[in-house]
Amino acid sequence: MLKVDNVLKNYKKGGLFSSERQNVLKGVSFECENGECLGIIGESGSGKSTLGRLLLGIEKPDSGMVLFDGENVVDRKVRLGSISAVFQDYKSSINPFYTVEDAILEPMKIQNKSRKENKDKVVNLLNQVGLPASYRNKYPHVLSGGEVQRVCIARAISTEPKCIILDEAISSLDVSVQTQVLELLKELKRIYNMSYIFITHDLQAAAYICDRIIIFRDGQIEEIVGIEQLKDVQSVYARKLLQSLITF
Ligand SMILES: Nc1ncnc2c1ncn2[C@@H]1O[C@H](COP(=O)(O)OP(=O)(O)OP(=O)(O)O)[C@@H](O)[C@H]1O
Repeated sequence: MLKVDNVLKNYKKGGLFSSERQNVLKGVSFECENGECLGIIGESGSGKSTLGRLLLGIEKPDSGMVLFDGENVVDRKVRLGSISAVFQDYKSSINPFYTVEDAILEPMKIQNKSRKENKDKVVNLLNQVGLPASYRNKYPHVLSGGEVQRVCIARAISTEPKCIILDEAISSLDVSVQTQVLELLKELKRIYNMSYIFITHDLQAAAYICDRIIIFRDGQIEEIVGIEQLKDVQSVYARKLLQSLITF
């Protein structure tokens, strides 16, 4: 279980010699159960990606804690192999000099398995994300956006993590490909019983895949709502935000 406990984060604002700080996260607390998909929706600049980086442990909160199964994710040992990520910018997520196989193998190196075992697993993973085994020798620049994102997903699940942070993971894809990738994510979640933190601007996608949604506003949680109660959100801001995101 992922537990976020009163997390605060600020960044320096302005130029090199400025002492002004911007409070980006202002006391965020929530829990994500094992196997749950928790969406985070909020306006641009509200701090969603910053929160995502803190959940991944690649940045530290100024105060508060992110705990994974009771242990602080700031400790590399806690997060390695257990929490992974898929980002929007799939093109720069993969080293252009790596083949698909190298990219997927990279996070698996921390596990004490033989190279043969890992290579066999790459074929299985490609199969699971709907790509042929022959793709393992290809370089990312010859793949379509949807295919690269599938490789990123294969890499993210390669260590069989308990939790994946998906930060606008489908936003750069064509709408038809988005649907396929959402289906894939749903299926993989079922197979591996992982939890997802699904950061997005896409309300339809969130409604499709998430169990609960956090409405995020200016570095704080405005409301947490179960997907069945989405149309009954309490706060005026949450209602307006959701209305603005409905695109059909
Ligand atoms: N490393 C950083 N240094 C300084 N300021 C930062 C840094 N990272 C984020 N910020 C600032 O924090 C605020 C929140 O940014 P963040 O990217 O977390 O928002 P977001 O909700 O994910 O936005 P978007 O939906 O547009 O991606 C922004 O004002 C941004 O400029």
